[in-house]
Amino acid sequence: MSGPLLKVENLTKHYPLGTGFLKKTIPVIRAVEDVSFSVEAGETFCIVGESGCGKSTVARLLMRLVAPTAGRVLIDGTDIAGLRQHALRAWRRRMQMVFQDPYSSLNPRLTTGQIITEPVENFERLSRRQRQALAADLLRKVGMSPEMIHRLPSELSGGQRQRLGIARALALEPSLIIADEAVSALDVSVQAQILNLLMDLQQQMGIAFVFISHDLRVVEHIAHRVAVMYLGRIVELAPCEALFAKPVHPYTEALIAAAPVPDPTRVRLEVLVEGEVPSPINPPSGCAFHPRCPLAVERCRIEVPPLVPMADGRVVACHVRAPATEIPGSAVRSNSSAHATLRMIRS
Ligand SMILES: Nc1ncnc2c1ncn2[C@@H]1O[C@H](COP(=O)(O)OP(=O)(O)OP(=O)(O)O)[C@@H](O)[C@H]1O
Repeated sequence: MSGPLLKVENLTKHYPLGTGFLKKTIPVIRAVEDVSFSVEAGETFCIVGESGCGKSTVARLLMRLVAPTAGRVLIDGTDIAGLRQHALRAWRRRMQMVFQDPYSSLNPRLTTGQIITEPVENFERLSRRQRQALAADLLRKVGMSPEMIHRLPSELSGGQRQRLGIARALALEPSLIIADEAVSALDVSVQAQILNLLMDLQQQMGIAFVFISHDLRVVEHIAHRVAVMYLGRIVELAPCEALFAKPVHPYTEALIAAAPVPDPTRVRLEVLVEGEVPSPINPPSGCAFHPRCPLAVERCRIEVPPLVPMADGRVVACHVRAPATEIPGSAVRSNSSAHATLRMIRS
């Protein structure tokens, strides 16, 4: 198979505010704006950003739980919007989701065995023996005892419930798992166990992950590539090591510099970068980060910066750090003085 497993092209989602009765224009929430990326088979692609930047909306668009305002999602080169019933069902087998809260996403009245085999039984009839064998096998795969097959979700710990959610996602042998804040609700030590489990499963089964998280330490641990989102747009997309070693976008730099050192006291990103995220209903003109950016120049207030490819394989949307064209007559700061400015602002 050539080409990426998943390709996202110019994906956009605007949520209308109200019905707009007797009004000419309806205000919209610009949740996702012109997002493009691709994911290779067996890759872990992470999306990171502050609360409200559009990460979960991207996940919902990928799963086709909401329809895009514009843009396309292609699996193995096929646009999922054009799929008819039968093909859509086949595609659904290939892409599964693991949710943040394993408790609310599991039916409390079903046993672990029933929860795990339910997705398969939507596609084919299983005998009692097949059902038990499948459930036991999947429980083992996620490090749980097959004896738990008759337990209810309420009889499991948070970590076990998340393992159960993963077992359920694995049941259809997907090529891609979308994990939306899949470890955020867990204790740090349980988080590490679940992340290691996901990486082991990836190695064994070649599964690709789109992993959505606000937690940079988690992302640094598991990602092959990382997309940083700000107010609905990707502002930097880079190989994981390069991103953490040398962030280019001022927003990425601020997030990484402010990320907490390993510590059980988890700190949310939104308190770490100066100022509030502006409203997605009426976002700032030009680069949406400019009101919080110490490096902003006049052009940032006027033009939306395009994603510009850099020599090391990353793309960055910043008029100052990655100008698409020279800024005429402007005093573009060197990287080192720009870094110094960010540090001063944070201290
Ligand atoms: N169904 C909806 N209707 C209207 N607005 C929505 C809807 N879903 C999301 N939004 C808005 O879209 C924006 C992006 O939300 P989204 O949940 O995708 O962000 P997020 O980065 O996942 O945030 P968090 O980390 O807090 O979950 C937010 O302003 C949110 O209020």
